Amino acid sequence: MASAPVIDVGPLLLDADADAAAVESAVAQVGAACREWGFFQAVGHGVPDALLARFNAQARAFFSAPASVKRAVFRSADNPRGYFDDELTKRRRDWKEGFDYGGPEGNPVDGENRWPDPDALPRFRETLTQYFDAMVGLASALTAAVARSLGLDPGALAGALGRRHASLLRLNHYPECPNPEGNLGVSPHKDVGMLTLLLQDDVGGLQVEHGGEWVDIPPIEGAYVVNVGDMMQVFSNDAICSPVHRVVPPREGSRYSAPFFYNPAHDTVCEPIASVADPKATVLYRPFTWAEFIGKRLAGNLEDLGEEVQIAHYRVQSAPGTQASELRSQQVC
Ligand SMILES: O=C(O)CCC(=O)C(=O)O
Ligand SMILES: [Fe+2]
Repeated sequence: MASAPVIDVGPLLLDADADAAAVESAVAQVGAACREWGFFQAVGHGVPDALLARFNAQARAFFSAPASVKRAVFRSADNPRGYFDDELTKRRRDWKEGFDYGGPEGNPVDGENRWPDPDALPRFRETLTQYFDAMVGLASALTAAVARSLGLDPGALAGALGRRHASLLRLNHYPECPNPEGNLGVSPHKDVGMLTLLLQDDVGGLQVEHGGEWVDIPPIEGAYVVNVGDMMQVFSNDAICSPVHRVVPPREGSRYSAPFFYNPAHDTVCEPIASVADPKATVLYRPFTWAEFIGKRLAGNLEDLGEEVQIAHYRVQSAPGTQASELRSQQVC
């Protein structure tokens, strides 16, 4: 069965010394993968092996730490960063535990970093902070490539995100699950941000909905799984769709993964970039701020508040002078 493409993103890196043809080819591959799958696997990404090894070791050390160390950084409604084992995805409890952190500046919407006791995990904070910075660099390079594939300036999408982007990094641990048919590590969902860069181990379980079927995103050593999120769909006016994906938990042993969610700044106004929309096409979303959207979404992660906010709620139902049939014909997602 076909699977999401594997792309050498080396020519796209900010410090790459690649010739124009190699850059064009990588941009074209990224664009095609985003349109056809919403997913690809990035090799040649330049994240140093030593940093990856240190990061993976710290993630495992955290989850194997005594429960008291993890509980001391348990997330709360007023500060959603930290440890959790009670995540709801689409109103269903996930078979996993996790730890969320973001950039150094906290904020009232998605909280402040909580770091575990340094006596228990002395290198945790430093290593995770370095890793976060590496992800920001890679995500911005890949976002520039997506922008170019849409015919935009390389900085157009990153510029739309704002300088104080509210990105988030999550450590996931999926424990062995005796009954994977009856449970999901993460229920079917779409990521909400711009781009997700996921590091997964060699166990597998991530699947994308493609052509009406669940297709595995198989582990590839040294590769990042990259997928687009809802904000890419909004900014691109449905030129790129946010893919549905899920995680089947492991039947034997544990699985570890770490998604980096590249998100807009809180005051970013999320709306289609005018020049992406064909001048004759209808702009398909009305503007909203990231703070408004993510604030509502985070509330639903902790308790079941009913139907979650979706970008569909911001879809233009009928623009002045637009026939409903015309609007429908322009929506592809
Ligand atoms: O662990 C994975 O493979 C993916 C997790 C995921 O989709 C998410 O956290 O949004
Ligand atoms: Fe996801």
